[in-house]
Amino acid sequence: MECVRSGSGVLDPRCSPRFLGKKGSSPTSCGKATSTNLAICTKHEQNLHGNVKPSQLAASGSSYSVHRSPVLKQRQNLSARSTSADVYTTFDENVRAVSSHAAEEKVGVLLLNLGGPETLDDVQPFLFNLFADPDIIRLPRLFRFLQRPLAKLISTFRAPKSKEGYASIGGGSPLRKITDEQANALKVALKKKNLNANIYVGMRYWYPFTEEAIDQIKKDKITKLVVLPLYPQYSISTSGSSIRVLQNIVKEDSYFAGLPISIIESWYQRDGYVKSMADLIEKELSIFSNPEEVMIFFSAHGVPLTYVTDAGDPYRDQMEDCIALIMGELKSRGILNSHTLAYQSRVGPVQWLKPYTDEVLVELGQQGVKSLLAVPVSFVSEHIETLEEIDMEYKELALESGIENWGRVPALGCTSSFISDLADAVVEALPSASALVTKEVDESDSDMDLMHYLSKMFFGSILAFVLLLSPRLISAFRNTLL
Ligand SMILES: C=CC1=C(C)c2cc3[nH]c(cc4nc(cc5[nH]c(cc1n2)c(C)c5CCC(=O)O)C(CCC(=O)O)=C4C)c(C)c3C=C
Ligand SMILES: [Fe+2]
Repeated sequence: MECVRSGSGVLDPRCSPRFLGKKGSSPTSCGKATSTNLAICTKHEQNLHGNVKPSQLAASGSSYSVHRSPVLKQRQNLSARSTSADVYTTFDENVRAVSSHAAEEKVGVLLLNLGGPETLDDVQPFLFNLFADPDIIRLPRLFRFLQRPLAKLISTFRAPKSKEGYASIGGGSPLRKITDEQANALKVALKKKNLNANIYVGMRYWYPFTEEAIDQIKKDKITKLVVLPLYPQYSISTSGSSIRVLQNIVKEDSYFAGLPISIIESWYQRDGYVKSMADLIEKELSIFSNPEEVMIFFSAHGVPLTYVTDAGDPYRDQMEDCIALIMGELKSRGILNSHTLAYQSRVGPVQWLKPYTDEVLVELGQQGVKSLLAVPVSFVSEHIETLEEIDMEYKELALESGIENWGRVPALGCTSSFISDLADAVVEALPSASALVTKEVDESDSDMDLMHYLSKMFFGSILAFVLLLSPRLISAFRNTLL
């Protein structure tokens, strides 16, 4: 029997750690992932007030880029896990890479995703983890010490609103379940393509955390790893953040430093993805009584504008490119509907990518658009922002604004053409797997850079000043002397 074990989605009860008589990572277990730098603990201790103390999940390491500081990730998790399976990432112990690869090769595929609260009690600690990420709230280096207190503050203030949202979709995020299903489907699709691989799920802000998946990859002695973020387009705030976690670990751990890794940073441009999206759109359009009159309304998750304008996030460009590809595919099928792109889910007072979904919906209603098909395009699973924000809030707003016929394209989920294309992407990425080369620039190096820069500025200005004035000084000197 081959088992695919995962956090919440054990396919066959016989595969559960308990049934197998294996010791899982219990809620009080603490596995050391590396000798020095990564410790994964899932320990929950009751404090005097009956609350559960935050779990300690600390990963330290120097940053690979001058613009990033080392992050001591201390995740807040106030909810106790009840089963040992909960802390497992999706993996398969007994699979060995075969096909064209060397017999002893063990291929791993690490799926990176955001993660979501599974219960309402998880919401605040999940939000804390999210806002404590320096790729989500980007503070200047000097103010980084405020990251965690700020995360605590924002998560506490936002939790009631978020909880309402999660309550309205059944009390938690479906993300873990869907990601596990995608992992299982990918495993099957890879097998069909003659590649046996262990599939791991690593979430950025909730179980199973990326660090846990990485711990398991090491235990399984994987010899080649393909990293596949489940975001079609790259953003600093999503794939970038997860890859940073990975990179921080890689350069501190000799096993990972030597492990051939291939990272698929974005894949929205792949034919399989574009065609699968077009299939879904075509199918939903056909449900309308007058399909050709329907406006295709792409709604992408936003990011703060400065990510694109100041930090060079390619997200907006990739999103626009992605929409053009999907529309091109539809055109080639004779589907010539009008379309628009807007950005949803903004948080906080700063400017986000525009136009905003809610504002565009109102404008379209005012302009007399009567039929609209919403297409969530930045994510491949159903989640709170499709199930609550689009299906409830935006639908209501659209209908109030004069739009009469509303439809929504489902997320790709386990659509077979899509999963098969992801499997192709993995197979294609394997040959380019190589040890990740990271530039060793740690905090002290960066501080040195800053000191270096300041001293250069200081002495440079003095020198410039002296040089600028020197002819005059000399002549003034001369004049006084003469
Ligand atoms: C490509 C997708 C996403 C981008 C880009 C992104 C950026 C981003 N998100 C926040 C803040 C929040 N995101 C939240 C949930 C959430 N975000 C994404 C995807 C992207 N985020 C998903 C799929 C989810 C849902 C997960 C789920 O549980 O179903 C939340 C929590 C929900 C809420 O309170 O609204 C917040 C907060 C920021 C600040 C940001 C860019 C900087
Ligand atoms: Fe988000």
